[in-house]
Amino acid sequence: MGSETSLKLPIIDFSNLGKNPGAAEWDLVKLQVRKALEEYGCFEALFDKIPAEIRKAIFGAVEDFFDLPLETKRLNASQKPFHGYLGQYPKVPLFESLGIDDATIAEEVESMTRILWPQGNQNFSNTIVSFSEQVSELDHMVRRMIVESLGLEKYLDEHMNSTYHLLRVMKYKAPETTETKLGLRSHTDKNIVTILYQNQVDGLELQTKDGSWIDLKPTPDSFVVMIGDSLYAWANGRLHSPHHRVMMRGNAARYSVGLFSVPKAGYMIKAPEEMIDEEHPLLFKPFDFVQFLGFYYTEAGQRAQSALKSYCGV
Ligand SMILES: O=C(O)CCC(=O)C(=O)O
Ligand SMILES: [Fe+2]
Repeated sequence: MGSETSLKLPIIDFSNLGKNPGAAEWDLVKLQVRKALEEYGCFEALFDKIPAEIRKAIFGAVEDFFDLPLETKRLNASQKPFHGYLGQYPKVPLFESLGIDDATIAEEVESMTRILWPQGNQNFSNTIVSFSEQVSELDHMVRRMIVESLGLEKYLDEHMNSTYHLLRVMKYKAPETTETKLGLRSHTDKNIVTILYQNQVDGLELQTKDGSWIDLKPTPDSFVVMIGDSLYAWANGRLHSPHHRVMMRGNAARYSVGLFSVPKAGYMIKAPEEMIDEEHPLLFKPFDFVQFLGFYYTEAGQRAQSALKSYCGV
């Protein structure tokens, strides 16, 4: 369905923004964020707070990991779906990834690093933690703007405290043919907010509400910000949770890094009463993210057009 178009995502500049909610500049950016998330569920963010050394170092660290032998990478396999090491699946052979839970917490990242490098790899863990900390600031700013623009300020602390940060690093092998090959199949993210950063090999595509696909071409200074189903449910459908996929071409491997704000296990996601009215009847019953993810990875969950709707749609 749909065809490639030359549509472009909105680009929103966070560079000159102090952490100062209420300033005129803040309110302007907030309006742009709201509009982009209603229309596309996604935008490109310019954010120069992250030093160039860290932006460069992150791909060095990512390559160090993927260059490890497969048996070593597999030491980090996890029971939790979409955490730990995964990849080399028959259906998407180009893709592999490592999920790092609590990526902003140095002790957590260091203990995971020791599984991979028993002698330690301070460069890897420091880079992961610094990058995650800096990008989590952007995550917090965006979420604060969303909360304010929905008029849900009284839930701000609860909203922020109900999540943790997962960093996932991804590698997509080059297809090395003239054909375009699937890197990652079309899906919506299940979490709250996702922030993606890539090396300069494109491939991420975003589906618009009318079914067209936009090729994303972020620069070394920009991050792709998109919302997931949990935020879509919390806003009771006011923001769009977009389908996206990765299509690979050419001879260069693509590396990307995603910071995901993820609801904590046991926290019930529930649209606040302010989000529900005659025009916006409740879309989803309250749900626990981890239980929902469990359903998503069942056969029925994988088959569903919207796993969230099948799981807890009203
Ligand atoms: O590699 C990318 O840019 C996208 C990855 C993605 O969609 C995901 O991990 O959910
Ligand atoms: Fe995704």
